[in-house]
Amino acid sequence: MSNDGASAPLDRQPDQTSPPPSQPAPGNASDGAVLPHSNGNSTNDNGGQQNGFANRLRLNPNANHKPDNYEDLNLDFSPYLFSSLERYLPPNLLLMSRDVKVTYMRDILLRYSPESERIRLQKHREYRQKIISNYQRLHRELYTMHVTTFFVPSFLKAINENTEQGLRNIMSEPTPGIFTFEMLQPRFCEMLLTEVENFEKWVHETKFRIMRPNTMNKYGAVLDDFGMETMLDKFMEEYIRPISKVFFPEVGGSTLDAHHGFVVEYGMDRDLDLGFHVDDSEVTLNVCLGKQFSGGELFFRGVRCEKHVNTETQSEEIFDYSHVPGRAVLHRGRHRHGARATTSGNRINLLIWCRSSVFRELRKYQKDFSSWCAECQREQKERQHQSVSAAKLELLRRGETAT
Ligand SMILES: O=C(O)CCC(=O)C(=O)O
Ligand SMILES: [Fe+2]
Repeated sequence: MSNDGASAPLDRQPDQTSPPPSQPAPGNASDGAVLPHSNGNSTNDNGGQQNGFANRLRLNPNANHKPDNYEDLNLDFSPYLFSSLERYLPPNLLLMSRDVKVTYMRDILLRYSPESERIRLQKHREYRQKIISNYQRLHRELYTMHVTTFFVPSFLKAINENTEQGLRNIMSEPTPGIFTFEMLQPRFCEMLLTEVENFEKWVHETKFRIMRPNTMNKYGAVLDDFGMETMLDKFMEEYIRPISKVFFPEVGGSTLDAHHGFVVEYGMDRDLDLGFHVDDSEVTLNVCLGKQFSGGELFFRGVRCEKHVNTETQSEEIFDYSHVPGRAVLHRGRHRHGARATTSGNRINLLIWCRSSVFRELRKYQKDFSSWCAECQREQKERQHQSVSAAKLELLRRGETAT
C-alpha cells in the first residue's frame, strides 16, 4: 500500500486479543481489525433497578453523597465508573466498607456485560495484574500526575486560564482541525523513554508475551498495561478534555471519558512507517518523545465518517507535519492519516486515543455527520444546491405557463 494517502485507510484498533492478534481487515490483508476497545463505560446506563437484588439501586443519583475513590484498586471496570455508580447505591450500602460496595457494584456491572466481553476483561485484568506484580518501575514519579514535571509552563498557563483565547495563544492550527503546541518537558520525555526501555528489557529478560498497542504496530507498548492507566485518565480529563471541549465539541470533545495510552517505536530495527488509517478515538493526542531521527512525518488527508472513509482527498485536505520532540499534535480520530518512514535514528511517540461513550451512543442513531465529516458536508451542500436549482426551475416553469 502506498504511503501518500491515496489508498483506502484502515480503521485502526487496539490489539484486544490475548497475543498474538488478530483478524484481517478489509483493504489490507496484512493488517487486522480486532474487537473494539472496551472502556468499561458503556455499562454505566445499567438500569440497575431491575437487578434482582433485595437492595435495589436508586432511580436517581444521591447528589449529596461523596463517593469513595477506587483508583488504587485493580478493577475490571474504570474506577470512575465505580465512583459514579456509588451515588446510586441504596442508603444502607453507603454505610458499608469500600470492599462491600465494590463487590456489590462489580456484581451489577458484570451482569450487564456480555459473556465474551466479560471473559476478555477478566483475561486482560489478569494480564495486567501479572505485569504490575512483577515489573519493577524505574521512575515512580511517572505513575502519578506531577504537573510541573510533566508539562511546560506555557501549556500549564493556558490550561489554568481555561479560555479559548488563552489556548489559541499557545497553539498553531496549520490546517483546519489539526492543532500543534508545546506540551511536554524534555525531562519528562526522557523519563518516559527510559521507563519504556526498562519495561521492554524486563519483557525480553522474562520472555513475557506482551500485547502490542494495536494491530498495525509490531513494536511499542501499552502504558495502561504497566500501571499508568490512572495517571493517563487524569492526563486526559484535566489536560486533553479542556482543549477538546473548545476545538472538537461536535465529536464529543467535552465528554471524553476513556482512553487508550501507548507508545509507538520506529527505526531500522523497529516499525518503519505506518499506513493510512483512522484511529479508534474521537480525539487523538500524539506527542513525539524523541530521540534523534529523520523522516517519520505525519500525512493528513481530511476528516471522514465511516461511510465516506474511502472517498477521494481534496487538494486543500493534504497536510504533512514533521514531528518535534515535546510538541503535541491534537486531531480528530477520524482525520485520515499515516506516518512516513523513519529513515534514520529512532522515533518514539506517545499516543493517547481519547473516546466519548456519549458520542458513540448518539452516533448510532445518526446518518448525517456534516458537523465534522467533510464528505457529508459536501453532500449536504450539493443537496442544497440542487433544491435551489429545482425551485428556480419550478418558478420559471410557472412563469411560463402563466403567460
Ligand atoms: O507515528 C505516528 O506519529 C502516528 C501514530 C498514529 O497515528 C497512531 O498510533 O494512531
Ligand atoms: Fe493514528
